[in-house]
Amino acid sequence: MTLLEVTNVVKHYQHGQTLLRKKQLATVLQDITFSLHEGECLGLVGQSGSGKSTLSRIILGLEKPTNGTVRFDGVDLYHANAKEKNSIRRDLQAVFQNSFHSFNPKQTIAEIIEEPLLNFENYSRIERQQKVAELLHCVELDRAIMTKYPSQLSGGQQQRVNIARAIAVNPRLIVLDEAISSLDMILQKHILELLQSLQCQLKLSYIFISHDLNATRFIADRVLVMHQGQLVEEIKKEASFQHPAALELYNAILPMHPRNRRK
Ligand SMILES: Nc1ncnc2c1ncn2[C@@H]1O[C@H](COP(=O)(O)OP(=O)(O)OP(=O)(O)O)[C@@H](O)[C@H]1O
Repeated sequence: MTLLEVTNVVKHYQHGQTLLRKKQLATVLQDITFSLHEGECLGLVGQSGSGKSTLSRIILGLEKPTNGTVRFDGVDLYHANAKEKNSIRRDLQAVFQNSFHSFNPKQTIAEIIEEPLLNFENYSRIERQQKVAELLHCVELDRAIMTKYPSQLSGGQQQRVNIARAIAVNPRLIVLDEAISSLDMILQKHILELLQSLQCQLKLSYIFISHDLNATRFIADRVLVMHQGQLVEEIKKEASFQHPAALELYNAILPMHPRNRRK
């Protein structure tokens, strides 16, 4: 079943208007069309500035496209009524790169994770505490961190808290925008494995946005390549890339052994 349908999305930004010069239009996304099936992990890769984050904001309903439509479960995101918007807000969650900045530093970890529960569920205080403990267990964190503040956690722990908050209300789709980019290689692998196992357990769909081709191919069923605001290639898990922009990303991966890097 198709969960997300992005059709002919275009995004222009205006810039450079001065007293003497008319405003200029910069086209950041050109005619983007793709769909995502329920339960699928779709990778979106591209060099810096190719338009990945702009597309992610449009998919999340945070920024209106200049043209085109985004449908979530058949509902047009930008023409939804209040009831539909509320349901989409619950079903569509996001995890961004810098977890620390997405937290209120004055809230404890328990308060951060229970926020969506307060917004969308009718739980008692005890039920919320139980659910927070359950969510921490899901993301392999000790319940003792409930009373801590974000600044007292490592980057990897913060990103697990972010994931716990994102899955709290049983969403259907999580947009992971550079969600592992700020972590070291070992933590990246742990978080990717955690995301894979949560995807299976909770029947989640993901859009995994990254400039890291290796990590994206590890987790995604299908990878879309963006270049200068356009989708230039789509490949299945084991297939090889053809487009020069994709090959450039591929060739930028450093070989594991330093001797091979010199070749
Ligand atoms: N609000 C804005 N106003 C004007 N231009 C913008 C705005 N947001 C993004 N852009 C431009 O759109 C282009 C794409 O930016 P975007 O952040 O979507 O790329 P990206 O692929 O996510 O890059 P990165 O991997 O570096 O985050 C860039 O040229 C950027 O300068």
